[in-house]
Amino acid sequence: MVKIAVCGAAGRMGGRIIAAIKESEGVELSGALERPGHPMVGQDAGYNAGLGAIGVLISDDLNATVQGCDVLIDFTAPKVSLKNLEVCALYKKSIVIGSTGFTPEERALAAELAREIPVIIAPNMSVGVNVCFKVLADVAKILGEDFDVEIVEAHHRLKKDSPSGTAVRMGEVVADALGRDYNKVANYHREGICGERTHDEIGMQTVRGGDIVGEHTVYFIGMGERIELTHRAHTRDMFSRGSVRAAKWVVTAKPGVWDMQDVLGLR
Ligand SMILES: NC(=O)C1=CN([C@@H]2O[C@H](COP(=O)(O)OP(=O)(O)OC[C@H]3O[C@@H](n4cnc5c(N)ncnc54)[C@H](OP(=O)(O)O)[C@@H]3O)[C@@H](O)[C@H]2O)C=CC1
Ligand SMILES: O=C(O)C1=N[C@H](C(=O)O)C[C@H](O)C1
Repeated sequence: MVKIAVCGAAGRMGGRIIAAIKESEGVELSGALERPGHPMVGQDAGYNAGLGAIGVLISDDLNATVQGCDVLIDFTAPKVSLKNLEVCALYKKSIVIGSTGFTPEERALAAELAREIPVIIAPNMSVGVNVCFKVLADVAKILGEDFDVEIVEAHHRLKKDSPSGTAVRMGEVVADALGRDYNKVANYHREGICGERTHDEIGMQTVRGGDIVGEHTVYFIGMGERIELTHRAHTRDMFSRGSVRAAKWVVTAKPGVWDMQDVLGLR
């Protein structure tokens, strides 16, 4: 039985992950974490999952919760995830990180902290998006230089980071396939007389509103035709099931940073 603790247990994803753990075989919920001072600390973790009481109370004790698990699933925010990664490394536990919005410096720090424990960091845990990552590289290579690439993503009004981690990864995949440096060619902003589109740029556009779970479209726009590759998430449940699948995988993995391409055998 793999013992899983969930950080961000009172959040939108935290509740769905707890529900996914309860419906999965071979895993059990060993702990649930929130930040000190959160109003749900001390309450049963099952309530946010819509399960009623399940006998696991939400704690704010990071060290004790990590010590009591085999793997921590963390869907919070980059700075919180880095702290959690540090504590998991201290106690030699695995961690699955779904948080998005990491800076390049934070990603490098995560890789350093992951030298002694297996870590999964993935901006999107769904099978569909991960298949998109794989085919995007092929589509970009086949279409080559004659097609302009633009990426548009849409999420709920409460999302804090922009563009989404998934959109950034899509941009990175396309840029790599075309031999470009994503950090140099990503264009996040067009306003006023901003000039003609440059050949290499990848436009990154963001929509925020209401309860959109998550939508991503990559446009390959040529002269006289275009391809649009779209993924639409209908619920958060495939992210949460993906994170439980990742937790089962990572407890037997070698130290280092892995992602869902590894878990799903897509690499
Ligand atoms: N990889 C993937 O497949 C997916 C990734 N995500 C990403 O997951 C992250 C969370 O998303 P979502 O669930 O919607 O966000 P929420 O804001 O609903 O949940 C985050 C939770 O983490 C809590 N939190 C903040 N600080 C700490 C701390 N120090 N210790 C423990 N808990 C803490 C928050 O508390 P408080 O509200 O008080 O700050 C909140 O309850 C985002 O980065 C999002 O982009 C989302 C969906 C899928
Ligand atoms: O914050 C969200 O909700 C989501 N975030 C992830 C991202 O930033 O890519 C994944 C998913 O689209 C939902």
